[in-house]
Amino acid sequence: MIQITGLTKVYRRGTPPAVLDLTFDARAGAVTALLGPEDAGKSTALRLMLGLERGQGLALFDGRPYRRMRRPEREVGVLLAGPGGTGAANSAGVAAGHPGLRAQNHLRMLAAAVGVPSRRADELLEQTRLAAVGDQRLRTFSPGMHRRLALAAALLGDPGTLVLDAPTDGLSPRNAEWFHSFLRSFGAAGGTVLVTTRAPKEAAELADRVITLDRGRLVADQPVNEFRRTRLSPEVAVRGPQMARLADLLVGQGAKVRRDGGAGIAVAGIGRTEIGELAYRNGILLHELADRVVEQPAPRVTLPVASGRSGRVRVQPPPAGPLPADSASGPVPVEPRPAGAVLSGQRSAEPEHRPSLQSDAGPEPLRERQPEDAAGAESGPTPAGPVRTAESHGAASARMPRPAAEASSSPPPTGGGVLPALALPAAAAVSVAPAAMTATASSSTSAGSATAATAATASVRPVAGAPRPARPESDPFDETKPSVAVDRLFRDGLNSLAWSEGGGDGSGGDGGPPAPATGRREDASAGDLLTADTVRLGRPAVPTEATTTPTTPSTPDPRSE
Ligand SMILES: Nc1ncnc2c1ncn2[C@@H]1O[C@H](COP(=O)(O)OP(=O)(O)OP(=O)(O)O)[C@@H](O)[C@H]1O
Repeated sequence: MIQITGLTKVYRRGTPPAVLDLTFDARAGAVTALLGPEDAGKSTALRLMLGLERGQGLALFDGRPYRRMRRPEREVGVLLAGPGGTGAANSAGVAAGHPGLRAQNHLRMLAAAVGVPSRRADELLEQTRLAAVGDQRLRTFSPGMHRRLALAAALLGDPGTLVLDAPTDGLSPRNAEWFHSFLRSFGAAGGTVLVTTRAPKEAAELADRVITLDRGRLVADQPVNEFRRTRLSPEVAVRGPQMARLADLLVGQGAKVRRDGGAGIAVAGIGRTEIGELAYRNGILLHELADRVVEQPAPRVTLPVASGRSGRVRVQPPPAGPLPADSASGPVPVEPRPAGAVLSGQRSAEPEHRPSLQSDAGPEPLRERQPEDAAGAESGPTPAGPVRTAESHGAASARMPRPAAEASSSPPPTGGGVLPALALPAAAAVSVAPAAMTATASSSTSAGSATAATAATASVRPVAGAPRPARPESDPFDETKPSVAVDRLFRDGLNSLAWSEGGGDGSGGDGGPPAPATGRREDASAGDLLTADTVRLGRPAVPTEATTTPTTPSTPDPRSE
């Protein structure tokens, strides 16, 4: 099990925090996805967890920090993105290997470094479907083969936990599905898997639990079913020469219809079969009729918007909905979620004890929280948190008892929606007045580093009805949100048609859409890359939703990519 509490990282004073107050668990027997767009802070979070970055917070692997482990490679297998995103590095940070080395020799060499017999390397070549190319030099390897070799290296010490940064990034669908199958099998056998991804669909297919990040903050912590319901909407793509007429009929049947390209419509709220039958009964010709899944935008965090001369940063109060009694010390609102996306359960307002990771000044793995670090925390407890289930909240708060001294110094929550500048990282105060910025900077100096200012008491909570600020153009999630001027659909022939806009509200239907047919467990298209003996963990299988039985491969082609 991995327990993450209050991870915070500010790379440079005056820049936004790469990770802010990140708290979640990755449980044994399950796959946990850390999801977020580019620059959300996923890789930074992993590096903090592994002690490759200095920052604040605590990361425990089965109860111990990574850097306290005597033989970490026996406990945690790591696959980080390599230069260019193609290589991947092993737990020692070594890139996939010298191009002139043969794969088998490369893996045997790493096995010796880890202190396991070379037969373990051979075994892993088999398991990752690389045995047939074990005598080939690494320079001949495809990205998919490199990635599988990196996974084999991470598994050498037979770890019970896997931490993987975008392992399927850039791989072919076939290789990606192989990875998914392997990781699900690893989890089903009792292992802990934490994997990052930018793709909501991949998270839905791969994970049992999805942690969503936005600009370094956790904005949702959901079981996968809930994630699917709130972030993925099923719809049917229909194409043909008479779409206006069909759309009219569909709207009459209560479906949501929107235009989709030149001669197509996207339909929500009614199934593919029903659409086909309706078209047939009315003599409407169809060229295409296909199920698909549309990604809904993730919830977004909004930074503080104003400040006073006092040096205290006032955060925007939520425009609607009562705050929990324990959240009055300054929630940073997030944008409204799509309908049905706000989940039950609030993060504990109890200020958690957050020992720092390595201090900026030295390599020691841990130091207990210093008084100056607590400056922000003393101003008030962490407010109500982002979208979380009660389950995750309980786990996070239960494991971090507060030291008596800190507990007594933290005042009980009071109203006001005010965060002291000290409680915010310098970067989070981007929109505050100069006086507040000065206060923040000087406080940071007194704490010895920029990160000291990131006591990270700022947190987020979903706020229904809050206005949605403009998004950066690079946000890939924006592209997934369908947008259409409904009154201009098929303008020339359809002026009287009552179109309804679909896909944008996240509901996909009044009662909430059924889980999208992602083919997650059933799809064994990568079976040819996966042997039944792929995972030999020696751990008892843990019943989990992620449990899957790898299919016996057909003739594998290790050079498939
Ligand atoms: N070494 C660094 N120095 C300064 N800033 C950094 C450094 N590494 C990351 N950052 C910044 O931290 C933020 C988070 O980056 P990070 O790589 O963790 O995001 P990510 O979610 O992993 O993105 P991606 O999906 O593109 O890998 C970004 O704004 C990035 O520019």
